[in-house]
Amino acid sequence: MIDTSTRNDNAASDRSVDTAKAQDAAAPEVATAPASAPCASGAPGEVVPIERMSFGSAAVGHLSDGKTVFVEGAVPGDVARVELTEEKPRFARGRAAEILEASPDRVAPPCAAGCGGCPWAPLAYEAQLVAKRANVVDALVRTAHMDAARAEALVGSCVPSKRQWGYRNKLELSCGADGAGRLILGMRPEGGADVVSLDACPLAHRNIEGAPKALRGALRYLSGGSDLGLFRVGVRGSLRTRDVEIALWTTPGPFPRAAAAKTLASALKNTSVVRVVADPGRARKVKKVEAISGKGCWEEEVAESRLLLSAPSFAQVNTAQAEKLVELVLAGLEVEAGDYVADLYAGAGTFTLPLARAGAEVVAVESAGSSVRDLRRNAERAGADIDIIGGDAARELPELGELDAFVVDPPRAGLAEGVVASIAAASPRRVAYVSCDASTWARDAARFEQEGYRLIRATPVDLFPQTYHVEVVSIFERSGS
Ligand SMILES: C[S@@+](CC[C@H](N)C(=O)[O-])C[C@H]1O[C@@H](n2cnc3c(N)ncnc32)[C@H](O)[C@@H]1O
Repeated sequence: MIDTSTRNDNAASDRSVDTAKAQDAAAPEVATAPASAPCASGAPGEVVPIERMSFGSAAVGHLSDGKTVFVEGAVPGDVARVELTEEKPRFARGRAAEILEASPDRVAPPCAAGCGGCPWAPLAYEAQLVAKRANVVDALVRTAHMDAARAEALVGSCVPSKRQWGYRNKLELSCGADGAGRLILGMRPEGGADVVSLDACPLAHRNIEGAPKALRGALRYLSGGSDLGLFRVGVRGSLRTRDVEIALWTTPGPFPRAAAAKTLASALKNTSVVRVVADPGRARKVKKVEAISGKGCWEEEVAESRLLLSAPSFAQVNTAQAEKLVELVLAGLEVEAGDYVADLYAGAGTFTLPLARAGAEVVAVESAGSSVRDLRRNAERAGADIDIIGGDAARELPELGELDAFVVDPPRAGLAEGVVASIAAASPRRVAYVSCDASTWARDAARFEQEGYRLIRATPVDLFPQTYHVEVVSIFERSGS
């Protein structure tokens, strides 16, 4: 028996609540008698055999009355004593208070910080890959209403990450205070209010994994008890270029720049320290970025492209797996020299530069100012002649004219209303859709099929081992091509 009572109860995410509702709304009534039972020992809760992982941190089973239950702290194959934390008419949520029979796929995670950053860590890696693929198939069936046999045939195996730990090139640390009011750095568990202090994070590359402890000490010394307006610390570390950047996210106001440069000079063998001035509630609304010491930006090498990235710009956090995304996109589009290709939601150029190297004439659209500037600089350094448009993809798209192919890599919300129709109007031969959210991707896949673009392949790629997140590279082909 494994006592899970010390696990963090806040691990449930807002997103998984939404997903739970969505899954439940789409779930058929359970016809078969479930194998769950009230607890014979008289301990509170029910004995629940765990069936699968959800799209969130929780695993899924059924209560004795047939109701779906989302269980924190369990993995498929476990038999758990589940204490309920929430009951709705059609589903319930709970936590595994005790593991009565451990799954053969249960493993001991190397970190017990309870920060919520690696909710799938108790599940063996091979089983994580299987569960991620199953969730992608499930999204096509439930959200795109695709025939289950077709969905099974279209979705490939999940491409594993070579590094199951130590893969992240970036840590985003929230700032909080301990009981004595001193600065702590750590993670805010999804749905949780308080920051869980960390000394190290085993998901991060070894050159930045000890950053929380190292920077906590340095920043406490720097602040000397005064309020620096610091609300977040970003750390990026590349294994390819050896660049390490510390980004101090602060509210507007005075800041001891010279003292910060001195105090942080050797905190992490860093090559750059910057201050990002922003509002904490709207952290994406960046007011300015000030170089405090070093290069003032961070450089990574991805798929043979050198990418300079400013602290507020999006960057893929698992460099080696990002290269698999690029490979799959290029292979799927079958780009030929001279093809006119649009890269929408282009970021700093992860796909843009390889497309240009493959001989395509590329137009890239990106809305974030810092990414647009980075992309222009990266294109110039690469000697690539790329048409870069700073703006909203949905608004710019109708101006692009006819295209041979598209790459779209939107944020989690997926493609805005009308984008799929505008892409279809440009009549590309193929579209590569890179997604970080299987639900919105499946919604958009159905829209593509309605517009005459057939999904021909979907490959889940694991950029985020130990978590429920999965990227999908999918290829759509114009009917009759
Ligand atoms: C998931 S990231 C992908 C970036 C890039 N393709 C890469 O792999 O590095 C999504 C990007 O879309 C940008 N973005 C978000 N909304 C947008 C919009 N409406 N129009 C254009 N770009 C947008 C973000 O700033 C971000 O750079």
